[in-house]
Order: sequence, then C-alpha cells, then structure tokens
Amino acid sequence: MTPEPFGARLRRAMDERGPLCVGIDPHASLLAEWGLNDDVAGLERFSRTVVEALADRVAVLKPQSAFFERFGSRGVAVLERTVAEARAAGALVVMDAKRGDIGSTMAAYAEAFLHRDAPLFSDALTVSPYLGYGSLRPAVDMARENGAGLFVLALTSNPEGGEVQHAVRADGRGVGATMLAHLAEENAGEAPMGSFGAVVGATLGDLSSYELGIGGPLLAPGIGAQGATPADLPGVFGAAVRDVVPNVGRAVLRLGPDPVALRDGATRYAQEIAAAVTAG
Ligand SMILES: O=c1ccn([C@@H]2O[C@H](COP(=O)(O)O)[C@@H](O)[C@H]2O)c(=O)[nH]1
Repeated sequence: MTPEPFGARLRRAMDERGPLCVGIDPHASLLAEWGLNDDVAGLERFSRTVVEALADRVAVLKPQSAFFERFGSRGVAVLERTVAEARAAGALVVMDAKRGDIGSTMAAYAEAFLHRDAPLFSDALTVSPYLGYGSLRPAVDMARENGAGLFVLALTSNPEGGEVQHAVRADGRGVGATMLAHLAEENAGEAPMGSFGAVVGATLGDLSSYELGIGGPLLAPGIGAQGATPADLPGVFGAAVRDVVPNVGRAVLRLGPDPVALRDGATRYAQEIAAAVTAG
C-alpha cells in the first residue's frame, strides 16, 4: 500500500495541533542548565524529557542531529530512540541533519533517513541544495516512495546565508528564489499540501519579493533565541503564513527540565502563533 504522503499528514497535524515545531537541541549549555552531565546519559534524559512532555501535543518535533552526533555511535543510538519515541507518541519528526552531496551519495543519505525500514527513518529531513537542486533527486524519489518529506534550505535564518542565497544568477533570478521555484514544481498538483518544503527563516523581515506559495510547508526557524517573534510571522510570510511551521528551540528548552514548564512554554508559543496567523 502506498503510504500517506508527508504533506497530507503534516497538514492534518497542523490543523489538529497547531503548526508549532519544537526543536530538540541538546546544547551542552542546556544540559548544564538542566543539571545534567554533558554525556550520553544526560543527552538521553534531556531528549526523553522533551519527548515525554511534548510529543503528544505539538505537531512536529525537530531533533538537531549535530547535538547527538557529537557523542558518536552512542549519541546516534539516542537519536534513533528519540525519533521512534516521538513518532510513537504522535508527533511528526523532522530530522534536522542538513544533508547534501552528489546524487550517488545523496541516495545513501536518503536510505538512512527516508526509507521506512531505516533505524533513523523520520517523517522529513532537512537537506542542502547547494550542490545543485538536481543532486537532491534521490532524496525526493525516496521521500515520495516512503510517504516522507524534505525541507530544502532556501532562505536560512542566519545573517551569513544571504551571500549565497541572495546571489543573483545569470538569468536574473536569485539562488534562494530558484530553490523555491524548484519546490513549487515538485509540489504541483498535490493536495492538501505537498511534501517538499522550504526552510525560510522567521528572522528575515519582509519577503514579499519572493514567491513563497510553493504548495508545500515552510519551516521557519529563528523564533526565540535568534530574535524573531510569533508576531513577526505575517509580516515575513504574507499570504503564505498558513503554510508556515514555526520552529522554536532554545526559548522553550530553557524552561526545562520541569515538564509542566516545557508544556506551558510550548502552549504560550502555540497560542501566540495562532493569534498571529489568524490576524495575518
Ligand atoms: O535556517 C536555519 C535552518 C535551521 N536552523 C536550525 O533550527 C534550530 C533553531 O534553534 P533555536 O534554538 O530556536 O535558535 C537549530 O537546530 C538550527 O540548527 C536554523 O536556526 N536556521
């Protein structure tokens, strides 16, 4: 049986739970703030606490692979368990691993994260298109076959991103805008929403010169620790705001380890986001 596409599953989760995505970013500084050791046991306690507090209520959890990889194979084993437990509790999992390589290697990354039988199978994966959008084709195909999705870095939240993403090609089109156009083609004809999203930072100010209506989701990091607020969303995303999955990491995680405080923090962000999206 063909698995239900990620875009349809995400749209339903956004409708039922609201669009908030909470990051699982076990920074060493956060482990210390939570009174945990900066070791594999601390990593596991941190991640499990976030999952137990939030996976039954937020639409999406986004583990940041880097913070698990720094502990080697035992950290990756924690990441596997984190993904499985989050999905079992009802959250969609976006693996933030930002993979990107030549197509033949990309196929192996796709098997690692997007094949249903893979230990790290996730509902969606962040990928970098800066070896050329076409190099992502094996991941696009694998995602389609397995009911998974991708979030392609288009306009990232960090100030350094512009030197690449705002660069203008010979045909006059910007590089970031080109990625958005590729995604719109990928999602054409998909309802209620395509499975191929873009990463577009909530920090970027007015993006009305970009065609953000790609027929797929827009993962928007930058809220909280990077300075953007839920109230900024309509001004940044305009009419596309209803397709935005706003990500909050440290600003929620800092409220732990008390699960009630984590839940209250996520609820506050979810309410502010809902108010902003309705107003927009
Ligand atoms: O453009 C991007 C792409 C990804 N990220 C990632 O999102 C989170 C943000 O965490 P905060 O603590 O809310 O700042 C983190 O995992 C980044 O690697 C991004 O910030 N910007």
